Amino acid sequence: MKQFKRHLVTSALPYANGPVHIGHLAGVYIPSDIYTRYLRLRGEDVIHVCGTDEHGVPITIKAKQEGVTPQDIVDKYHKIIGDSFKGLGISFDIFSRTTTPTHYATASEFFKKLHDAGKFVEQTSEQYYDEEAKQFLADRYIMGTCPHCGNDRAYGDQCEKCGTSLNSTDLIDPKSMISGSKPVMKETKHWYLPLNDYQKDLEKWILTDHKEWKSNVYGQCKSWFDLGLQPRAVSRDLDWGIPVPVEGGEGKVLYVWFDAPIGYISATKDLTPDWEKYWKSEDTKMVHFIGKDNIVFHCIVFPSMLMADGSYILPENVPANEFLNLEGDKISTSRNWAVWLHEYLEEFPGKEDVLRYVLCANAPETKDNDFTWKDFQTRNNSELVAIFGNFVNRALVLTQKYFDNKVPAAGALTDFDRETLEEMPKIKKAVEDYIEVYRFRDALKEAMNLARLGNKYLADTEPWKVAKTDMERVATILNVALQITANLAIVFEPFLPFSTEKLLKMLNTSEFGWDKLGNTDLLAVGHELGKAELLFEKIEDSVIDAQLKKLEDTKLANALKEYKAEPQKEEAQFDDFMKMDIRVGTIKACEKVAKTKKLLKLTVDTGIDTRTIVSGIAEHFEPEQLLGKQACFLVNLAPREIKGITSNGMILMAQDADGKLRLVQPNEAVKPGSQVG
Ligand SMILES: Nc1ncnc2c1ncn2[C@@H]1O[C@H](COP(=O)(O)OP(=O)(O)OP(=O)(O)O)[C@@H](O)[C@H]1O
Ligand SMILES: [Zn+2]
Repeated sequence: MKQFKRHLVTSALPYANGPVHIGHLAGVYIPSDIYTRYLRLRGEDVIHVCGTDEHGVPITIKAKQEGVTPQDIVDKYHKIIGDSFKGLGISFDIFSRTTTPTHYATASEFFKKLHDAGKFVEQTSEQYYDEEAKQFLADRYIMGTCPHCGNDRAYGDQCEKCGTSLNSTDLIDPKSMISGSKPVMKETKHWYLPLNDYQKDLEKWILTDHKEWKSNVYGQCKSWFDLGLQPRAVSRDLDWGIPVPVEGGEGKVLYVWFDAPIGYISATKDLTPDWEKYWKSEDTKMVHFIGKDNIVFHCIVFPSMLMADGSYILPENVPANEFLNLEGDKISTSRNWAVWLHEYLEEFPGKEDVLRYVLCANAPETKDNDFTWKDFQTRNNSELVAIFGNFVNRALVLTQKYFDNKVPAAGALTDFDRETLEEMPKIKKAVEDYIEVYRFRDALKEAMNLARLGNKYLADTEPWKVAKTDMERVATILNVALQITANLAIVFEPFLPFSTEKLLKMLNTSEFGWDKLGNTDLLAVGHELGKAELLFEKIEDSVIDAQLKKLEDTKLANALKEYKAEPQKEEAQFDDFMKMDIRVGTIKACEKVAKTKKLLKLTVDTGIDTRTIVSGIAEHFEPEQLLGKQACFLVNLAPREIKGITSNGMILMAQDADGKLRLVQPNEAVKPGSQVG
């Protein structure tokens, strides 16, 4: 295996048009933070760089919608995103942005160097142009149908449904996002990076030399190669972005996916004057943490740029994750279907690690995964509280009770004691092996196994019972339990930094370092412990219900916003209509049909007779709400047997966009039996 001297970890630059949600965290920032914290604990030379991605069309669209400047938008979200990452303990060494002077200079120079070395192809071509807005339609300014999957909301640069990267001319039935008009073709000049020139080298680098990459990443790259790489435009006709720094570049800017990854380099420059050591030495291990929709940019486009320059290293791995969904639906910023980090931090103070734990335990490492509030509660209550928290609390409280809060001396160890302690180095090795191959879920499971081990040790040795007869044995048991506790403060640090800090305080000690993991003498005999507190707290049903209610409200709001009337039914003849006998009736009695959830039994005065009508509306109305009300009824519908009751007709209802039902009534009371038509 290749030996590295230092590590450069990058996390995908979050796009500054909205706050960060749990999908971003599970996909990118929790894994990258675990990885870097682990390396730091091992004493490795590591830097972790990130920042906000602040160019591109969606930001200009949002600015227009809100009547502010693009700069206002990115300033606002840079702050929200940066603060919330800090709040969750995501430990970047620098959180920069792509509007800094360093970045402008770095990206410009990068472009200019490739340009001057003849690495681009200049090409004049016809591009979509909005005649009403008098503007070329780059990327997300244009929408149409994806030629690959038929999604009719594909953008000019990518179809979010099937993940295919597109050129706007690939779209079927394109439409301008600015004016809604049908765009025309107009000539414009752009610079292209001929990715095809790099295909052979990329193929060798990935397909031959990096067979160990995650199969989702490897597979996506392979299918790109199979399709054959094409030249890709690296400039755009826009006024928000980094100006194209060469002749003929007036009015044009760098394509956002050209400038964004260079943001990793500029962030490193702003972090350390030694930046070249991280970017240009073969003994640096560079790893990009991203979600699956960024694979092509980090495995093909950016590496091609780096190869074209020639002075940079390539990433050693790109452990991209699949996507996290929320309660069964795709997370979406525009539809507000998300758990927002800044809101979570406000609503769950002191519970940063619960979110970190759940998102790691449930990370979409090999396939898309679902976050549910119920699972969040279960993992907190039956894992963090019942296993980890419970064990630590018992060990500390018993020491307080029997040994004046000082670490007691261990006497002779039993076989069971020894077997228990021998598990610790094995767990250390397992956690390391998993982290090295970016399997953070399994690594966390192993860390949790150490807490399980401790919990089981106390359950089996029962020091509270032994205390009645043999205090020397209790001293040994608690010494062992406290050493396990101290080990927990090491193994969980990358995953749960807030809780391990709290735990170290309770143990009245400072950080041990990863190498000490597995040791059985971390706490000296006689060492006085700090104050025992609860490491985790139970989360009640009411808290979860409130979050579910919030999502329910979002769903309703979306349904109302997105409501579209059903298309008209096929043509009917006058006679078809005349066959239906619709009358106004008065509801005389109403009751729930026993043992059913949906059915109401109505007794209706139709003017013709008084009859029974059974209707599936019990989830919408309480019986007393309908009593005495008038409504329209189809009275000549053939009778039907429903749950043993004969129903003679049907009540007419209007269904609102949110699914709620309303009575159809005359605007003033009429005689029962009045005809409707
Ligand atoms: N639901 C998700 N699950 C996993 N990773 C995600 C998810 N959503 C976004 N990511 C990843 O987070 C990183 C930052 O995302 P970015 O800011 O580009 O937002 P995005 O993909 O436009 O998301 P959204 O459309 O929800 O705002 C990217 O690497 C992206 O792949
Ligand atoms: Zn598609």
